[in-house]
Amino acid sequence: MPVQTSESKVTLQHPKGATAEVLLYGATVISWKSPDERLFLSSKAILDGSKAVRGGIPVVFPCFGPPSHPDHTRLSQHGFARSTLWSWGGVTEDNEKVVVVKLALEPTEAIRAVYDKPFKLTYVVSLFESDLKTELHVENTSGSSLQAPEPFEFQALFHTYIRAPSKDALVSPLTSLSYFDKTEATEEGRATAKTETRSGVDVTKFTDSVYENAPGSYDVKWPGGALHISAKGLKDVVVWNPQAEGGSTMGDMEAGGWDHFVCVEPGTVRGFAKVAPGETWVGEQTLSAGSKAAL
Ligand SMILES: O=P(O)(O)OC[C@H]1O[C@@H](O)[C@H](O)[C@@H](O)[C@@H]1O
Repeated sequence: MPVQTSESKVTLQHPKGATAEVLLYGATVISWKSPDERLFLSSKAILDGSKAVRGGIPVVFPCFGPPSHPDHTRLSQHGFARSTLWSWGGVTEDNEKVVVVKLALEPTEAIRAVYDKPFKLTYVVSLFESDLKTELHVENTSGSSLQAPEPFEFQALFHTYIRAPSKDALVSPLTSLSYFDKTEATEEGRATAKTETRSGVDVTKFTDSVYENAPGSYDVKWPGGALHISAKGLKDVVVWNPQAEGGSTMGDMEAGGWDHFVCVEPGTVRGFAKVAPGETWVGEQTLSAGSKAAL
């Protein structure tokens, strides 16, 4: 069976051996094997739907970090998409090349209590022999039925925890890009753009950097391993690793977990994306473990 579903999880199996697991909670991809595990999932991650998952690929929508948009004031950090149960949308493709599944999220009562924008989210996960593609579709459903047409603004990001030794991993190419360093101690420091001068960005110290207008094609390399990430519709990228400084304060992070991942997070998070009534915005990332991930 290429796709198996349970009450809480969807498991995809590619005919050539790759697998992926997606929780309905948060539409969180928690495992991708091609052929080895490529994502980091904390052994202390909570998977019962009571807290956003520490690892895999949490989906950040409609705000990144603490809310900064007037429409988002009642939301918590990174929004509700990663901490809401999505519904199963079925298998849309299943052949020698790819296995594709779909999940959906429409406003629930709990969401409406904190966010009143008329949206429908669709999450499409495609498992290829050595690639994993995730697509987020944000539809503005206003203008249909009883809701008056109105555009809305949002942020979106794939919070991808790539399994890699953080003491050796380098992310590139980010040279010459402007970035905002969220580890700076002051508000002014965090709001002042820096320019990246490194040809490979390491995460050997606490790192929380938001790169703007990034190229949408990234390599993560370490001795003996590599992964390629390509992004479409997502103009920014965040590089994050809390190291012991931040990681040891997180209840759901295993001890030393920060040694085993680097988060490279394509998103639209500096400013906002806008979607007009009846229109759909799409952001996608493809993780490649095959030939694109040249060592
Ligand atoms: O602990 P959370 O809510 O999953 O967030 C983890 C990190 O996510 C990153 O994307 C942010 O840039 C960091 O500032 C944040 O600490």
